[in-house]
Amino acid sequence: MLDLKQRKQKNQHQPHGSDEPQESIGDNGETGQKSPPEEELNNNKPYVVRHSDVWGRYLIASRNLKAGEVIIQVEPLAVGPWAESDPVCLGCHRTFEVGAKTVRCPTCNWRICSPTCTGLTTHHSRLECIPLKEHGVAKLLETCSSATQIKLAYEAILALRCLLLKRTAPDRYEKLLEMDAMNERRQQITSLWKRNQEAIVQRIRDEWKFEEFSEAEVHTVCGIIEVNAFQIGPTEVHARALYPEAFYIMHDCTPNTTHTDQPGSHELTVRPTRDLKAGEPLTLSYSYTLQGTLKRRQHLCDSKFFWCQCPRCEDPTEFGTHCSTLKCAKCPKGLVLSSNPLDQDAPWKCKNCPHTIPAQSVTQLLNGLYKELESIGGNNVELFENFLLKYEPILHKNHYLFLSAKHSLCELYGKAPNYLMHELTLDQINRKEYLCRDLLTLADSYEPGLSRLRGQLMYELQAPIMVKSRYLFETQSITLSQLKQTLKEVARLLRQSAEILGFEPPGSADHEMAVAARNALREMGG
Ligand SMILES: C[S@@+](CC[C@H](N)C(=O)[O-])C[C@H]1O[C@@H](n2cnc3c(N)ncnc32)[C@H](O)[C@@H]1O
Repeated sequence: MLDLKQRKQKNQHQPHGSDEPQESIGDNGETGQKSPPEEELNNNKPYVVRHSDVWGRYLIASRNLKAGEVIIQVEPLAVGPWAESDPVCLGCHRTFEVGAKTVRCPTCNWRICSPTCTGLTTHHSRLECIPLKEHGVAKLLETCSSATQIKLAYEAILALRCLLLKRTAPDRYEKLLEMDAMNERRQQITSLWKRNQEAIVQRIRDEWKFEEFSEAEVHTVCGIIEVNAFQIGPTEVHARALYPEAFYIMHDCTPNTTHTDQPGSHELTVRPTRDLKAGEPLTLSYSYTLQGTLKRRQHLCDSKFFWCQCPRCEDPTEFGTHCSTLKCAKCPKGLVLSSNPLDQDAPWKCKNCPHTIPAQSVTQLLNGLYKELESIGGNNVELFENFLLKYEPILHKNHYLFLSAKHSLCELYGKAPNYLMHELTLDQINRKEYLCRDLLTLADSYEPGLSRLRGQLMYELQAPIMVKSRYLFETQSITLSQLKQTLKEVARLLRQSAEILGFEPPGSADHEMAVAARNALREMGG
C-alpha cells in the first residue's frame, strides 16, 4: 500500500491554523472552527467526536492538549496480514526468512514461525484456527496455483477474523460495524468491487465454505478494513489492525498526532506531536508526508476514497518547500508548478515563461523516475548520488523523489559497507550533515513537533556534527569554545531525539535509537 521509502509511516500532523485560539477551522469542514460545547469540554476523554459533511466523523481536542501526552490507548478489535501479503506467521505476522524451516500449526496446518509463537494465542487460536481446520483451508491453500492467489488467501484472513467476531465476540463485531465501509462509493469503483468479490468474498464463502456470512457482510468488512485499518508493527511484521476510537481521526498531509503500537498485543497509543488547543481537530496522515501533492492525493483517492483538500494540498508550493516542483526546460530559472493542485488534471505552468506541461506528462515523467529510483539497490550510495546528479536539471532540490534518495543517503552514510562512520572522509561527513539538515528542515514543515521522522533525523544529524567537530578540534582547526558550542547542538539533538523516539515501544529499532541517544548524552555528561 505504501510506496518507495514509505518506511511504515504511521502518522504525522497538521497545524490546522495557528497558535491563536481556534476560530478558523470548520467543525463542518467548511466554515469557522467552533469550540466544543460546554458539556463536551467536561468529558473526561481528551477528545470528542464531531461530524462534518466533508470529513465524516472526526475527533477534536476536548481540552488543551500537551505534545506527547497519551490521548488514546486502545487494544485492536482485529489484527491480520496486509493486503496481498507474502505468507506470514498467523501468530506474529512476521514474514518467513528465505530458507527458514517450514513449521505448521498442529491444528489447522497453516504455516507459523514456531509452535511457541506468542501471537498464536492472541490472534490465531481464538479465532480462525479451528474453523480453518474444520473447513480444510490449508489443503486448499496447497492447491493455490500462483503466488498471487496465496497472497490473496493471506489477505482474506483479516476479513475472516473480523467476520468470526460475529459469533465469538459480538460486542467487538458491533464496534467494527461502527466504522464506515463506504460501500456506496466503493461499489461505484467497478474494478475494486469485482476484485473484492473474486478475491475475498468468493474465497471466504465459496472456496472456504463460510457460507454463514452473506456477500454483503463480507463486502462491508472489506470496506471497513480498506477505509479504517492502520498499518502496524516493525518492518518485518506485515500486519494491519482496526482500532476503536482511533479510526475516527481524520487525515491531514501535515498531521498533528503520532502513534505507536506495542509489539505482540498491538495496543495503539496516540499522542499529539505539538500542543493543541481545545477544539482543534486531531489529524494523522493516511499517506506519506515526504511525497508530492499529485501522488499523495491520488493515493488517498485510490485507497481511502477522498480527494484531500488540506492546506498543504491546496498550496502549489507546499508551504514553500517545493516538494512537487519541476525545473523549466525552456528558461534558465523557471519553476514549473501545478496551476491548480486540487485538480489532478490541471496543467503545470512555468512561473517565469509561458511553458506549460499537461498533467498527464508530469505523471508519466514522475512514474518513470520513480521506477528508476526504485530499482536502486538499498545500499548503493553511488547510485543514489548519481540519481540526484542526473535529475538535478529537471527536479527542484526538494522534489519528493530527491527527498526519497536523500533519506536513503542520510542513513547509508555511516551505515552502509565502506561507508561506516569511521570510514567516512571529511567530505562525506559534510555530505551526511548537509542531507540530514536539509531533510530536517522539510520534516519541520510537514511533521513539526514530536514526530518519529524528526526524531530519527535528529539522531542521524548529531553523528556527523560530533565526529566533524572532534576532528576539527584535534587538528586545531577550531577552538575549544567553538567545539563546546558545536557539542551543545549535538546534546540538543540527542535530547530531542531521545524524547521523541522514547515513545516507541521497547524492542523497536527507534526505541534502540532513543536508548543510544540517552547513552551518548550521558557520556557527554549532559
Ligand atoms: C478512517 S475513516 C475516518 C472516520 C470517518 N470520517 C467516519 O466517519 O467513519 C477515513 C475516512 O474519513 C474521511 N476523511 C478522513 N479525513 C478526511 C479528509 N481530510 N478529507 C476528506 N475526507 C476525509 C474519508 O471518507 C476517509 O475515507
